[in-house]
Amino acid sequence: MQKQALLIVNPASGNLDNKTELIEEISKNTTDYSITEWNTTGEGDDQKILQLLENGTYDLIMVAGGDGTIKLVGSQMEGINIPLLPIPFGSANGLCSCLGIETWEDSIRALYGGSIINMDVLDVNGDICLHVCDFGFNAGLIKKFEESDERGMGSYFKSSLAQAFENNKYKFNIHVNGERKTISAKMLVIANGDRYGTGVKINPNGKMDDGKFEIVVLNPDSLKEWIALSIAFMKEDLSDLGFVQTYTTEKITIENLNNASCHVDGEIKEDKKNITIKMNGTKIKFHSNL
Ligand SMILES: Nc1ncnc2c1ncn2[C@@H]1O[C@H](COP(=O)(O)OP(=O)(O)OP(=O)(O)O)[C@@H](O)[C@H]1O
Repeated sequence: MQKQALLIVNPASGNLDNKTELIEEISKNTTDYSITEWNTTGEGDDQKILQLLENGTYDLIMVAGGDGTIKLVGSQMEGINIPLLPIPFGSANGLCSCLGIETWEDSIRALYGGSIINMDVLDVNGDICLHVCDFGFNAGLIKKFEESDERGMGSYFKSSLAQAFENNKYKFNIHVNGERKTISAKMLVIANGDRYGTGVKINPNGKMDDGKFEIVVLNPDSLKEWIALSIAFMKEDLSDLGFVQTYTTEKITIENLNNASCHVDGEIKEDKKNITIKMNGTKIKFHSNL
């Protein structure tokens, strides 16, 4: 009997202008599945997806979109033991990158030749986080980019220059692994995955299914330290840098003393003054090429 797949597509994600053709290609390459396609609308999609999942009997959930769409579907899959196949159709595809999926062809490879991982789900003050959340430099950059009217890589570059010149340092009280500390950092990263969508490996030893996550505290000060950081990113090894500390844990509480910008999986969150991040106790099955 033919297997059943639900294909959830975000028609608004990313800037691919040949999505229809790509979806046809994906269907041609998954003929052992009967595919039901459903497009997100941008409004009330969480409830609609929950209904689709409850009313159908699927062997596979395919999600074609960016990190936001994959997270939206993931958030409705608690207790649902069906594997999710992400297809990178977004402008930010960090979660897919962490799974070794850069193109739709990689998704097909993950489905037929890859493995299934039980991905950890993090709880950030009641929201779920699958990939990464951070405070400071990178979140400030995302905020600037969102606030500017322009789009595209040129605007992203402009936002990053503006953010680099600000060079702000933020103070945090953290409570992790039984220790309480006050730290200063340009950026504090909570990472389940090992890299950003740009490919930068912020957490080289991170594993998405180990029941733990990392906190990476980055505080480069001088130009020399920023250069050393860039080189360490290229070498995918941050271990020798005195201005980078990494903690592995299942729970952290953070007091964001200077109100540093914060994003969770690419979505800016306001008013994140006191934050508790912990494993939420559930897992989501993901096809991957790891
Ligand atoms: N049909 C739709 N029309 C407009 N927006 C939509 C639609 N469906 C979903 N969205 C919006 O798409 C966003 C999620 O996009 P996603 O992160 O998957 O892709 P993206 O290209 O990486 O997006 P972005 O660059 O905005 O982060 C959500 O804000 C959601 O509300």
